[in-house]
Amino acid sequence: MKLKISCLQLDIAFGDPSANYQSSEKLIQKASNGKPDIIVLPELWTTGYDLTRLDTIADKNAAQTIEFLKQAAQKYRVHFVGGSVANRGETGVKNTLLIINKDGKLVHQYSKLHLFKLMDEHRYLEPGVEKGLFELEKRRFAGVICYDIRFPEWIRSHTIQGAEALFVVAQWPAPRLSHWRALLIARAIENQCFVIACNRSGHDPNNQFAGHSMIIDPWGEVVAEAGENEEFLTAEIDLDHVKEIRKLIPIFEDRKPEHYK
Ligand SMILES: NC(=O)CCC(=O)C(=O)O
Repeated sequence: MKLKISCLQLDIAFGDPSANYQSSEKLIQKASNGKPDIIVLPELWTTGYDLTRLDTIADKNAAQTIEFLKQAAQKYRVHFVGGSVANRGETGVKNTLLIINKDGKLVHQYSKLHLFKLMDEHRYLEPGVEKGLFELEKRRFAGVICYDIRFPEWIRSHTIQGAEALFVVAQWPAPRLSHWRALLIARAIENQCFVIACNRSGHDPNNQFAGHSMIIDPWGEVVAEAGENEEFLTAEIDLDHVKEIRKLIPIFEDRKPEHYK
């Protein structure tokens, strides 16, 4: 099954959700001209890392962002791996990835499990509890958020359960660009899955971000890679390639989990 995917490598306005809804709407419209099947947005794309102001700018139950994505999904007939938002719930704020299908239905929400202390997430956010597995077009995928890619066992727990492509939404800073590229390629090779990684561009008061959104095939080859600036990155993937690679080198059959404790 072939899927055309567009990653929107947004430059995010710091702490300004309405500016971000407006600019992303424009880029979504542009990307939609190429008729992608799935559009991917970056991490915390409505607020950026303006964590000290989450009291006023976090999205209550992610409702406004869900509504925004539902309308865009129906208008452009496209599925959304809708990036993550600062999602205010009963007990605090989570960093939540939203999956909306092209009929405008919320298919899944995943809240970032591993909070990144270097960017103060543990002081302002609470971790999620659910997994990142979801289905679109009757195929199984996984979605994770930025720092999560440093935890190969977390990613593996999704591919063991059938994920054929891993979506990564991120705000990954430029000084660790080499880690970003190496970790994403490694996750693709070791899990024999596609990796579709959407980073942001630009900077905030504390960080310059790397850009370099990437689409990687299950052999670890980079199919498409963005530069540093705002753009959308589009590539077609063939999900059936996953089965071929897993047959050629059958790591899922050869695992010895009883020895991994
Ligand atoms: N937003 C994040 O989780 C950043 C993770 C990161 O920069 C890393 O090096 O890991």
